[in-house]
Amino acid sequence: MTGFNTDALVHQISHTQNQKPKGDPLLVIEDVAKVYPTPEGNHTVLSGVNLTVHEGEFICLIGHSGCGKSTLLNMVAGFSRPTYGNVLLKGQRITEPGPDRMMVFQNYALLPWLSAFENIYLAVDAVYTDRPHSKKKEMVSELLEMVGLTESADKKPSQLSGGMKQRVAIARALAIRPEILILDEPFGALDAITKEELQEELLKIWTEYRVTVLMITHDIDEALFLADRVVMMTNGPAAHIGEVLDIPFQRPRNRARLIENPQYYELRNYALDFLYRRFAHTEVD
Ligand SMILES: Nc1ncnc2c1ncn2[C@@H]1O[C@H](COP(=O)(O)OP(=O)(O)OP(=O)(O)O)[C@@H](O)[C@H]1O
Repeated sequence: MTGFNTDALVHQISHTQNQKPKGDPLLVIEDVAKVYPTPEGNHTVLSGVNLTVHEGEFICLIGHSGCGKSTLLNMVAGFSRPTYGNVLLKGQRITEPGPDRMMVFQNYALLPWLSAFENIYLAVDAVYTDRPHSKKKEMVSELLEMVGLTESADKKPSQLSGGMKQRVAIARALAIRPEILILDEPFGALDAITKEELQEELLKIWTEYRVTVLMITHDIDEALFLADRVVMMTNGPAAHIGEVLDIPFQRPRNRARLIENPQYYELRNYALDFLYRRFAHTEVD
């Protein structure tokens, strides 16, 4: 993008960064680097990544394909460990996956031979081992209702649309009552209308559950609609956090009102400028 004047917005961003954070620090990513050994030598994907996430925050992570967004969130999930630095949850180093962090992927990852109800029941059953069967069934029914799938409880994933499958995946992740919900481009495969519906439902769920959300997206409008802060990553190799945008819009957010707000376009242009001019992707994928 050319000719975009960022001065006014930079002032506004530094101003909004002075706003008080929402809750206590929950997750601290401290000078993290991730290096993969490859046949050609060491490949440094991430280097010097620092971020503190507060309880109840909604964080969206954007950056070009291959910069290391999933690598970073996989370390928060505990699927892999940093080569250098620390990822701390309430001051404790994350070394493995745990029920306090649940991940939802773009491709749903549901068990195809189980119904929507059974997919969620499996998660509830694994965590609430001491609860009676009737109580666990009640919990599953409540989750299905929360994601608007009561009528489809007995359907198998093959009988569900993409949006419905993602609703089941989100309900299953929340069944475990995680402190952090990690979403890796959850709506990337959905059509625009379904995507907007699910974004709104996700915000309702986030408000109701007060769960902390870390979400990867390639969609700047999605990030601006959902997030408290948008974390923008530089390109790899050795990618790091380039800038963090504080999103000042009041909640509950109304999409129609948001897009009438000139500040929305300032932030949108700022993020586009970051991605497509300052950190334009030059690699051919
Ligand atoms: N196990 C691994 N061994 C070697 N390199 C890896 C491994 N896993 C990921 N990478 C490399 O790390 C880099 C970052 O990958 P990652 O999937 O984290 O990026 P991303 O930003 O999430 O991309 P996308 O938006 O396309 O999902 C890529 O160059 C990828 O090839």
